[in-house]
Amino acid sequence: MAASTTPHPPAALPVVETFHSLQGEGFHAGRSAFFIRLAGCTVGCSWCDTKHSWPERSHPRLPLAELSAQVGEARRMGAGFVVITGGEPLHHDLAPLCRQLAVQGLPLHLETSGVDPLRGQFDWITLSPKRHSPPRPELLQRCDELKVIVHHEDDLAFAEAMALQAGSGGPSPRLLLQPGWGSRTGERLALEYVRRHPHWRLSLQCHKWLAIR
Ligand SMILES: C[S@@+](CC[C@H](N)C(=O)[O-])C[C@H]1O[C@@H](n2cnc3c(N)ncnc32)[C@H](O)[C@@H]1O
Ligand SMILES: Nc1nc2[nH]cc(C(=O)O)c2c(=O)[nH]1
Ligand code: SF4
Ligand SMILES: [Mg+2]
Repeated sequence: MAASTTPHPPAALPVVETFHSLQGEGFHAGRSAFFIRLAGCTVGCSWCDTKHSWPERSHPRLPLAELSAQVGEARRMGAGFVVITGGEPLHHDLAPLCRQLAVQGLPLHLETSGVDPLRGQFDWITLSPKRHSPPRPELLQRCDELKVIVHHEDDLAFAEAMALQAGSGGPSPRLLLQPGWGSRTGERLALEYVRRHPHWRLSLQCHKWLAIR
């Protein structure tokens, strides 16, 4: 008897949105980038600006080949790199996505809270650790950029603790403080801290100031 020929379903991931804009935050702010926002997050930050991305099942699953084609088109339109964000992208195994996107030849950047194991090959990792759900040591070791969100004085102590762990046993990441959007206290604390501690840099979400995606 012939072996079963049931085809595998195409590899796919749940996607909230894709768009070509400027990287709005962090070390690469101001550069042309193509964004893939994956659905699903269980980290539950009270101040999250992307809560609509949390329920994975509310968003369609897109084949990886379709995402790769979109990246190819974005490259032709001038995107300099791809940002995989979410939701929490590392809730998913990103290795197949990274393999599929690699053929397009754009650097792959990741935005993550670091609560899951790292699966996938990235050129730049932005780790935004959360006080209530700290990151895995492997992400602290591997990240290129540590971007801590500031609402409260305690976030500054947390930022220094994370920087200390991130810097141990390898190259130190770039250190950024990003005020919580709309938090006057966060703005004041981050600004004043950076002014007094020159190894930290301020990250403003400039896409929000410009009211673009
Ligand atoms: C929406 S998250 C998605 C990626 C991943 N879940 C994470 O938290 O890093 C993208 C970035 O936005 C930051 N962020 C989310 N809500 C914010 C807010 N209200 N103000 C400032 N930054 C915020 C996160 O800390 C993270 O650096
Ligand atoms: N322009 C723009 N830059 C970004 N950098 C990180 C973003 C994110 O939501 O992860 C983001 C975003 O949503 N828009
Ligand atoms: S980890 Fe990221 S996506 Fe998830 S709730 Fe926190 S900021 Fe939002
Ligand atoms: Mg955002």
